[in-house]
Amino acid sequence: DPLQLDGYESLESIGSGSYGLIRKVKRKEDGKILARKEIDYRKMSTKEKEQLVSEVNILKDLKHPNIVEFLERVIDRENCFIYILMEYCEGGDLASVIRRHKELLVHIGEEFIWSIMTQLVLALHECHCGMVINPDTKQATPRLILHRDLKPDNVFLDAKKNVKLGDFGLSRSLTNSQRTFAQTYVGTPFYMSPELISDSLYDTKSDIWSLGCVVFEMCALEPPFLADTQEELSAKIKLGRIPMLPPQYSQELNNVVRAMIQVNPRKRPSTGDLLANPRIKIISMQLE
Ligand SMILES: CNC(=O)c1c(C)[nH]c(/C=C2\C(=O)Nc3ccc(Cl)cc32)c1C
Repeated sequence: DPLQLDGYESLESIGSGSYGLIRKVKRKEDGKILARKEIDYRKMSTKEKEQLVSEVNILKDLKHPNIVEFLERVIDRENCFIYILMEYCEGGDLASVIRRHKELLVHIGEEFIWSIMTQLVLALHECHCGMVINPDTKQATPRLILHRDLKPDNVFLDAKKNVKLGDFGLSRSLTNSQRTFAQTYVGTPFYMSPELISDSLYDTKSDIWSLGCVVFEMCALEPPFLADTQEELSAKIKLGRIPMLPPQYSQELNNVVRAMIQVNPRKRPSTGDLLANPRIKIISMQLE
């Protein structure tokens, strides 16, 4: 009901997510700054509304330091708006960080890249391998959430440069029947995995492919696969050939990017495999 909205002072718009506008707001009672996703669902189909409900439910259950925190949702039935209140990420989105470095012709430091990769692996590990414990029965069930739209625009930084995976607009938590694979035909062209393009099935390894593309782009300041047409892009992605990273990056970083951007999903490391990588382990301990 709109009353709950009165508790917040609207500030400037800070971006647009998969469904609508994102606005900076200030909570009146304590002055806390938050981000509010404002979605006009008037024109949404039933399927889109169901997907929106599933996104909110996924986000509500996901509590992790590297996933944007969901605080509450307010439905304004009168004006067909849904407001999702989430933590404010002062550092903005990773796409802007990459764009700024590219404009200034300055590369992103290797340590920062390992730190961002580590935090994204931890966030994906929670999605892929995390468990939901039923508070009553103490029953643990695997989340098996696929993000399905991992890209620099959906990665955010807070004031302490902690990475927050956001915008689960296209995620799908897998029910038992879909346990192994999820049928899906969505995704951002640049980061689409080969299996997605050949209309086959999406699974956790497709998120790993996208993560590889994000890490590649942080190093090269452009995506690994670029083309003028979707057909050309699809052909390049199915080949999976990527250039070496710029010379200032280590062989280890080249190796981990190449491992994630393998055409064969089975050859790509899982989040568990990646967390076993010594370079990732050390930095993740600093995070604790
Ligand atoms: C130019 N925009 C920004 O710098 C910016 C800032 C300061 N924050 C954001 C975005 C979010 C933000 O601050 N909190 C969020 C929670 C969920 C999602 Cl999907 C996005 C955000 C953005 C895009």
